[in-house]
Amino acid sequence: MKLGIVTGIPGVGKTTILNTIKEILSRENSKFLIMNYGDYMLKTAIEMKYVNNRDEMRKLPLSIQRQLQLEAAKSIYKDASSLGEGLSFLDTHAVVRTLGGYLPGLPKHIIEILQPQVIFLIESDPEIIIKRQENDKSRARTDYSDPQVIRETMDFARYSAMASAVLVGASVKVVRNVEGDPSIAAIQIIKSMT
Ligand SMILES: Nc1ncnc2c1ncn2[C@@H]1O[C@H](COP(=O)(O)OP(=O)(O)O)[C@@H](O)[C@H]1O
Repeated sequence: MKLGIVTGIPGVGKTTILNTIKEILSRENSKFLIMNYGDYMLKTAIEMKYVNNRDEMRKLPLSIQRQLQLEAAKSIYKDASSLGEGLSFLDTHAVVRTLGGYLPGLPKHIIEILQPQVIFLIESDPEIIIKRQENDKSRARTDYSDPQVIRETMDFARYSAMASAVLVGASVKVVRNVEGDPSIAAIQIIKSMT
């Protein structure tokens, strides 16, 4: 099993880069799987009849959200394992900025289930991230509209990713999403996994 965890601040271009990875690997006829942590949590939440949609999930008691997070990790590992030698990518966050402080996205009991090879941190200059957010009105990302806040969150994402990596012997790779060409980051990510 080869699993890469792809993380980055909202608006940095994670979805765009993962879509580019999908295009490249499909063209090469390679076996791959791209998973989104939130989708797995939502699937379990609906199956267990806790919620009907994504927005209800954030309002669930924290104990239930933790249970969903754990169930999702088990399913993700299972799906990645069943792919054999193919590449698996998991779209999630190294850190989540909350009112109570920075929350690690990959705590010990979760990263130990996932067993990734690499944790990727997608980064761009804060000013560029803000510009991308402004150009993309389809999403609400106003939590991250101040360059200072973005810079601090990116620093904590690095600390958090390395702390998680230490627990399972994964590597941490910073990948720049270059303005105008997301395929540079996509190719770098694929190369780091093979
Ligand atoms: N390398 C890039 N150059 C220019 N624009 C980009 C680049 N990567 C992403 N974008 C644009 O930035 C916006 C946010 O990208 P998205 O992939 O949705 O971010 P995320 O999934 O990290 O929140 C989108 O409008 C996207 O088209």
